[in-house]
This record gives sequence, structure tokens and C-alpha cells, in this order.
Amino acid sequence: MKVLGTALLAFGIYLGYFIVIKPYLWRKKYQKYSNVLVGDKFIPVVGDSIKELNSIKANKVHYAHYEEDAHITKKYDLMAKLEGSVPVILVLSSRATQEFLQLQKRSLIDRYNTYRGLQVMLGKSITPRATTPDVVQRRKNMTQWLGLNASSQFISRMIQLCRETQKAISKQNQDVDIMHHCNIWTFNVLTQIIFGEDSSKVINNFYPYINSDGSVEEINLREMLIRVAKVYLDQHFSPFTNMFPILSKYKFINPYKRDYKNLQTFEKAIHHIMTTSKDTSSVGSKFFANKECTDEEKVGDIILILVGGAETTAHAIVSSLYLLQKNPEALQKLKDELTNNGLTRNEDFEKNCTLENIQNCTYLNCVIKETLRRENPASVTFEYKVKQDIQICGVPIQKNEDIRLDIMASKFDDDKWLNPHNFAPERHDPESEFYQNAKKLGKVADAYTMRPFSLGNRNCPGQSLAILELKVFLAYFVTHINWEFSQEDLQHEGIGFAMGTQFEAKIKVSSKREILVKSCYIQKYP
Ligand code: HEM
Repeated sequence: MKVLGTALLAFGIYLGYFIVIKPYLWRKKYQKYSNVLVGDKFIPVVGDSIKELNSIKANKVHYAHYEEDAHITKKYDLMAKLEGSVPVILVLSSRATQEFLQLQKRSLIDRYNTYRGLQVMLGKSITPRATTPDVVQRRKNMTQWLGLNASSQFISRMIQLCRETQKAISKQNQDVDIMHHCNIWTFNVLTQIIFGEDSSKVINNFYPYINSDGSVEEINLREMLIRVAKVYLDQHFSPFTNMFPILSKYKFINPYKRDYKNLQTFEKAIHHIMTTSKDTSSVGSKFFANKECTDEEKVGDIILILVGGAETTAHAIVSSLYLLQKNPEALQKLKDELTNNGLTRNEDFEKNCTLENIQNCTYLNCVIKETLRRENPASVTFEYKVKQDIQICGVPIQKNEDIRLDIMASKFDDDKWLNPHNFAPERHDPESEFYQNAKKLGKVADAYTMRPFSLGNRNCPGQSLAILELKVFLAYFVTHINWEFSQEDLQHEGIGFAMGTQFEAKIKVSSKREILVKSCYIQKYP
């Protein structure tokens, strides 16, 4: 009894220290620096996530506060943020970003394994690993295999998959959950690239998945990826996991134990597909031909690409569809540009949708940049660790502090952008009147302000592929489909469709299009 009492007391002290004392002292440490933004109030457990919770309470997307608080954040270099009870330094300003990148080059800031949430799921990939020469080489391979030259070989397959999406959504009489269809589209594009001739196995082979009630369901790999990624994201943001990282590291109990079993099934399935594959030209085969990595690492990197590449791009596509409908002038301008480049709703679309042609569409490129400015799929980078005591913008940051680049705050800074709250693709075109006006007023963002794919030696290696996918999908969708979000959604201030959104993206597809879709689809792809 006495032992139990002592254990409970020790547990209570640990809890109190972790939830109250440590975060409180950490905040205090940074409050004395005028260039560090520290939240107004200390709220144990919730920390600065109160901002996200308040946005949701106000019926806005969880990251809406970024836009609302931009006039405040623009005054600071850093933010000392409690992500729940976890203290993290967020890099805000361009000056701080530049210094962060210099420190990263000198390995004074690097990735590390937090052993929680997504980091467990991606544990064997490069993501939680420091930037050692083998990680540099693995990233180089990815950048090459997913680069523009390689991924442009898949343009016609992407268009074919657009036709499949069109067919699937035009069949529905009720509102279409466009996020779901975009997720399927990006997943299918990635599986084509990674698994080549074996991609049908990803859809047609079924594997056992343990549900939270213990029942076992047979599901395909796409569904498995969606479910496994979701549970690990939930783990990532769970205060319980943050308080007791040991649980997710050693997986003694459920849900950690069960989630890990499902992850292992997923890993084994990918390993089996790759080791029995006869397609030597797929990107997956290239991963597997690399003698410098273990099989576990190869599978880990494939999972990383599936996780990092599917949802992010799907969310960006949906955001662009929403923003385009909300801004009909931009939509019309885009349609005109596509028509002028031969990208119209007819049989010649495939013929004209070449890499060269699509790269010539300046406005399309600006629409994508503006979408990523207004609504980046991710609002922060992965976790980095400070490896030795450092200073950023004069603020001492101790060894072992967690640090990330913030991606959103600088995009609404009205010292850098003209009318930052407006959707104006022209702001990215140096030849446009808008850009010239902004320049005259001294409002031109520097190279560090826009960082949708992060910066530095651990930035996103899939960015060329992501932009190409966005271009092909948008060019196809805009020319072939008339979509409509509801008036309620269009007028809803603070709605958003980036990752983690609580809003469903529902569109209506008009009947005129249905007839056309069916006729062209059925003729070409019986
Ligand atoms: C619009 C779509 C996308 C956005 C906005 C995006 C953004 C990002 C960001 C912000 C990071 C974190 C970088 C950091 O921690 O500093 C990242 C990492 C990564 N992304 Fe993307 N990404 C997108 C699409 C893709 C695609 C299509 C792929 C691959 C097919 C991909 C593969 C990766 C990988 C492998 C990493 C980890 C790199 C590493 O750990 O060194 N991403 N991405």
C-alpha cells in the first residue's frame, strides 16, 4: 500500500512538473526577449493550441488565426509556442529563417527522432534521421526519381486518372466529396510512379487491419495508408503521447501496440510487393536496387513518399478549386490562358498537355503559387533539434530545444505583400501591373517569405512532382468540369481546406458536364 502510495505521488509530481512547472518556466525564459512572441496566457495541457481551438469554436478552420494575427506576428523573429505541453521554437521572420538555414548548414540544427506520432510511422525513413551522408544520398535519389524529368513521363497517366475521377464524380447525384476523390487521384498517381506495373496490387490485394474494438477487417493498401496515417497523426497531437513519449516509443499498451501491428502489416505488404516485382523501371524498384540501404529503410522511404505526397497535394488541389470559384475573374483568366495554349475540352487535350505547353502557362503557375500562399497544406515543418547552444536574432536557444520553421505567418505580412488577404495570382508575375504596383510600394516578398515546401537541406524533395500534379489536375478540371461549392461555403469567412481541416469539401457537378463526360469517356476508355 505504501509502495503504491509512493508510486502515485511520484506519478503526480511528474505530471505536475511536465504539465505545469516545465512549460511555465520555459515560457518565462523567452518572455524577456522583445523579438520573441510568447502567448498571452499560460494554459496548462492546452498551451498555445488554444488559438486553434478558438478558431474552431468560432466556426473557422483551425489555422484561421494565422491570417487574423499576421499584424502581430510580423513584428517578431521567433515564437515560443507550447504545442499542448510540448515547448517548440517557431521561426517566423526572414531574418530568423536565414540564420536557421546557416545553423542547419553547420549541423547545429538537425532532424531527430521524437518517437511520437508520425515520427514512429516514418521511423525507418530519412525523416527522423540527422542529415548524415547516407541521408543526403537518399534525398538526392528521391529528388532525381521524383524530379520534373522523371515525373513528366507520367503526364498522360495523370490525365487518364483525371478522366477516371471525372467519371466517378459525374456518376454521383448528390454532393461530391471532392477531397476524397483528390486523395484517390494523388494516391493513384503516386502508386503508378512507385509501383509501376504492380500498382493494381495496391488496390486489389487485401490485408488484415485491427480496428480499435479488436475486430479484424480485410482492407486494401490505400485504405490501410489512410487509416494508419490518421492514427499516427492522432497520436502526434495527443497530449497523452506528449506527456508519456515512452509509451509510443516502446508500444507496451494499446492504442500504440495495435497501431504498430497495423503499421507492420503495411510495411510487410509493401516489402512483399517490391521484392516480388518484375517491373524494373518503377521508382520503387530503383529504391530496392539501392545497395546502400536496408530493406527496412527502403520500405520506410516508400511509406514516407506515400504519406508526404498524397494528402498534401490533394489538399492543395481542393484549396485551389475553392479559391478559384471564389474569385471568378481569376478562374476566367485561367480558362483563357489554357484555351490559348490548346488545353480545351476536346480530344486534343492529351496531345496538347505536354510538359512544355503546361510550363508555358504562366497564370496557371501563379494560381498555384497563390493557393500555396493563401493555404499551404502544412503550416509548419517537421521537428528539428538544436544540437548545441545557439543564438537566433540575438536570442539564446539551448541545446536540445525543439525548433521548426513556421510556414504560414509570413504569408499575410502586409509589409511584404500588397493586399495579402486577397487572392491575387498576379502578385507572382513580375510582368503584371499588380506586381509592378506592389514593387512601387516596396511590397515584394523576399526569397525566405514564401516557403511552402520549406527551405534548406531538408526541404521537400517532392516539390516538382507536386507542382506538376497540381498543374495537370487543374488544367484538366478547369477545362472539363463545372464545379460549384455551396453559397454557404463560398460566403463562409475563415473556411479552409488545408490539412487537418474540420470542413468537408463538397461540390456539385452540373448535368451538362455529366453528358459530356460520359460521351468522351466512354468513347475513349470503354
Ligand atoms: C503541395 C504539396 C506538398 C507540400 C506543400 C509539401 C511540403 C512539405 C514540407 C513543408 C515538408 C517539410 C520539410 C521540413 O521539415 O523542413 C515536406 C517534406 C517532405 N515531402 Fe513534401 N510537400 C508536398 C508534396 C510532396 C510530394 C508530392 C512528395 C513526394 C512524392 C513529397 C515528399 C516529401 C518528403 C519525402 C519529405 C521529407 C524530406 C526529409 O525528411 O528530408 N512532398 N514537404
